Amino acid sequence: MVLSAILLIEHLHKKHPNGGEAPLFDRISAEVAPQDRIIILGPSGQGKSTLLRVIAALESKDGGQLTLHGKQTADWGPTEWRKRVCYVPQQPTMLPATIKDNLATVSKLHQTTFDQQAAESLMNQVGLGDLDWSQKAAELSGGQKQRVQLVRSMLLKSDILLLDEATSALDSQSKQAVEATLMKWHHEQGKGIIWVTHEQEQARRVGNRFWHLDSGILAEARMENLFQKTPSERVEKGDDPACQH
Ligand SMILES: Nc1ncnc2c1ncn2[C@@H]1O[C@H](COP(=O)(O)OP(=O)(O)OP(=O)(O)O)[C@@H](O)[C@H]1O
Repeated sequence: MVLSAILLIEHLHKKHPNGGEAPLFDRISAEVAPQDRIIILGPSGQGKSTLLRVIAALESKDGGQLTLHGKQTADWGPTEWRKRVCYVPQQPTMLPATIKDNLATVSKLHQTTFDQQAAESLMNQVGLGDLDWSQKAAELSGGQKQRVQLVRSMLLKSDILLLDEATSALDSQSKQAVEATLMKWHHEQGKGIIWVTHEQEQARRVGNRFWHLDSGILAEARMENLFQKTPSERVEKGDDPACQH
């Protein structure tokens, strides 16, 4: 049992969308706490994105249940659930409107006041401090859209943020700025993050728990078992077999 878990995933089952006998995930169970920054790793096509989308109630499940703060998905209702469990897709979706409209839309949707100061601070932190908010969002580059989408999601202050390769369009400087912003947000807000990434270095930098999804099975893994040390790390630690005489 994870201390102070807020999200329970119990026996979650999903048939393979392409048919066949083997399910995409097979009655998987896990718990998520606010202090968690969980990295989901696993081979391509094993259902990592689908798992995030099912957890976000954007896709149906074929069995099992999801419970947030002791209440199941149906008891929250889909709108409230998606506000509290926010999915950030790899391909950013912008409203056909200005950057400001895109940032403020979350508050409109959830009938809360738009926190302009928080939005400005987050935009600065992700390296978009110079953008003119009256500009059309459609005119932004892929990497800028990805960062606006992330800021919009952080403003929602959901209980769990689900990131689906959410920095894939960013250069390494922007990526590290976004990672730092997300880590700060996580520590200040005390909100959990579940993050699908194929980048080992990113996983090492941001994760404190690791899930491996393969052949329908979700397994908790230790970082040292998931990642091979790089040759330079082995040499630094003096445990490179090539150096042992
Ligand atoms: N809308 C869909 N229609 C049919 N099949 C789908 C659909 N979405 C996903 N799939 C299939 O479901 C499986 C899991 O896809 P998913 O995108 O969840 O995997 P993934 O582990 O996130 O992959 P990747 O690491 O390549 O992003 C794949 O075989 C994929 O082809």
